[in-house]
Amino acid sequence: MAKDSQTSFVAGLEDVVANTSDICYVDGKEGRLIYQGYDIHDLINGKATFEEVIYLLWNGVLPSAAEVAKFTQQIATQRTLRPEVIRFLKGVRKDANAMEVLRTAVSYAGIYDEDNSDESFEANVRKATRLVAQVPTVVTAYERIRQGLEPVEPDASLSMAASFFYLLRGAKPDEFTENAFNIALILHADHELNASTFSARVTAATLSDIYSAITSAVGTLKGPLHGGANEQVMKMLLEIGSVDKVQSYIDQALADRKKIMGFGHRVYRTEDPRATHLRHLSKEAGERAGNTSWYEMSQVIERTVMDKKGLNPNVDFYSASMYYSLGLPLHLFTPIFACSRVSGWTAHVLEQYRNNRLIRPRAEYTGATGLRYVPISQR
Ligand SMILES: CC(=O)SCCNC(=O)CCNC(=O)[C@H](O)C(C)(C)COP(=O)(O)OP(=O)(O)OC[C@H]1O[C@@H](n2cnc3c(N)ncnc32)[C@H](O)[C@@H]1OP(=O)(O)O
Ligand SMILES: O=C([O-])CC(=O)C(=O)O
Repeated sequence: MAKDSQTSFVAGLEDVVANTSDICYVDGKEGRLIYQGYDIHDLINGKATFEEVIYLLWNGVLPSAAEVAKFTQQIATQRTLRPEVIRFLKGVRKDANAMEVLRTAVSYAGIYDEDNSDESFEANVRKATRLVAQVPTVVTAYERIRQGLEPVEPDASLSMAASFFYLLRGAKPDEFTENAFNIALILHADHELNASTFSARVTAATLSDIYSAITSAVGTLKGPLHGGANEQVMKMLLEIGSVDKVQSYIDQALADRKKIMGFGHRVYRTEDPRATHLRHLSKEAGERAGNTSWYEMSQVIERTVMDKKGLNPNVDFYSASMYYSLGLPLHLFTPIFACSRVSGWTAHVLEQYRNNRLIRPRAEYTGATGLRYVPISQR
């Protein structure tokens, strides 16, 4: 068959440049992560809020004090879910996968969004604001409904980090928890053309609506090779159970050619810069909870996987033990990732709409050629 494609196939699109973007730069060689020109270490050491980072991702500049105050309020006042979405959450089976519920709730919320039929850029910014505001409300409301509790009425005076715990538990978190969670939200906010962001951009590039794009992204984040890895990491820690069992567990898993969740990365060839912060937070959260065993096991796993495979931990490794030490249930780990990444997804979707071209790559055909149809009676 004649080849009409100029380029050759690259498995998993590794290192293929699929679009330009101003939002995020991942330096895989040096292990640096840059949001709109700002190194994440600088944002965290400078004590940025997650709201400030969302503003930065969407607008390309850091907000002034007045701008961030206004933006924070715009998000905070959009947290309440529409009654249709609450009814959906109350009606869905109580043992559903939290990511599947989130995926369907995002899709459902889009149908009822007051700007549903308005595809102007301004309307898309309003929809993006509702998405970043309401994804955490969906996650926490479903968790409470599952437990037989009523969802908590949002409190617009709280930061996004504090609000998550308030909506989940009906009580404000302590200062350490709020700060640690704020950092985790910043660290997970964006990561260039990771699989879920790529999904969102592909959907947006057909000029489909922003809710469809974010629904695609949630479905993509769920997989254990992507955002779903953080839940798998905690399952592994619980299965291993104690530090003395780590070595034999990892040896056996590698002998069985199993992947160790939370290790390896398509782009980083060095330490994932997010893991540096999450490692510290995991230790501190463990100390505060009076149980550092998850952190200690994680340390031994890290050394063993480095020795045996030369692989570094990624963002999903230490976030698992950190969240667990903050008392968060493991089935919420990946939805929590979505609560942060929805900021990056929406930034990319808005960027795609600003300068759109359909995303449609080619496949290298490896199937049969020249076959003749055989009537069914002769097969
Ligand atoms: C937010 C995020 O998405 S971060 C990533 C979260 N995912 C995980 O933590 C899951 C575990 N990690 C992985 O599966 C991979 O490292 C990925 C998916 C992150 C990257 O995948 P790829 O770039 O396609 O690398 P690939 O899977 O081809 O691995 C290359 C080699 O390293 C090995 N390898 C990669 N990651 C791991 C791992 N976690 N454990 C053991 N071996 C691994 C592979 O087995 C392969 O070895 P081989 O060449 O001997 O067959
Ligand atoms: O960039 C990737 O491929 C995966 C990742 O680390 C992320 O999405 O945060």
